[in-house]
Amino acid sequence: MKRTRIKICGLTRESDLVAAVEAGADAIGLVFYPPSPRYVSPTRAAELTRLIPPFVTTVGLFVEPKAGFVREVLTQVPLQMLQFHGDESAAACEGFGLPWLKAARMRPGIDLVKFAASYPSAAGILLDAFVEGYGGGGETFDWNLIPGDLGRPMVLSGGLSPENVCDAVRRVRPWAVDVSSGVESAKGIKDAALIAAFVQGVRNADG
Ligand SMILES: O=C(O)c1ccccc1N[C@@H]1O[C@H](COP(=O)(O)O)[C@@H](O)[C@H]1O
Repeated sequence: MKRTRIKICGLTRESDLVAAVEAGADAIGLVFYPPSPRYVSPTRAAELTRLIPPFVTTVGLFVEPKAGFVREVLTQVPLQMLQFHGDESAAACEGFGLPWLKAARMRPGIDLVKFAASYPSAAGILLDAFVEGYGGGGETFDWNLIPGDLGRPMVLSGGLSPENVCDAVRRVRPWAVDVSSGVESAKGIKDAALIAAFVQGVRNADG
């Protein structure tokens, strides 16, 4: 039985972090994109990461950052993985000494195999709906756009929620799922019961 990995993204409060870890999240996402309502400063992120236990991966999300900003964050926050969610080139994502995920903004016509091939050193490809503001929009995309095999671990995101995640995992069989809006009561404010229900939905699909 495969265990689909779960990332809960956009945490801003200690209580939400504890809820995600207790529910069984494999990874926690911290958003370093200032326009996002889920943005956390490096200082705040460093405080939050003190609550993350061993074997739970801390992922830093960036959108077309200046390299200097990523480096500044890394001096303060013990990130273990980076997630690039804009239109960054592969070269812009490399060189920070950490594995990274590249987000593909899914819309009709995208050649995902070609997209993945243009990021050969990405540890995985994350699929999200094409939304204004780059991500965290709570919108799903047409899962039929996903080809059978990307030759890389694939992370499914975009509008996942406790209601649809079981169906999504059964249909797409991703390596991992990533959620933000679907486990929130307001932007940047997570709901412990929704997080627990989301994790349960994934486990139900895993069988
Ligand atoms: O969470 C954000 O605010 C965010 C901002 C900019 C880029 C990406 C962002 N979040 C990521 O978006 C996807 C989908 O989120 P949702 O579940 O549909 O709300 C997810 O990978 C988040 O990590």
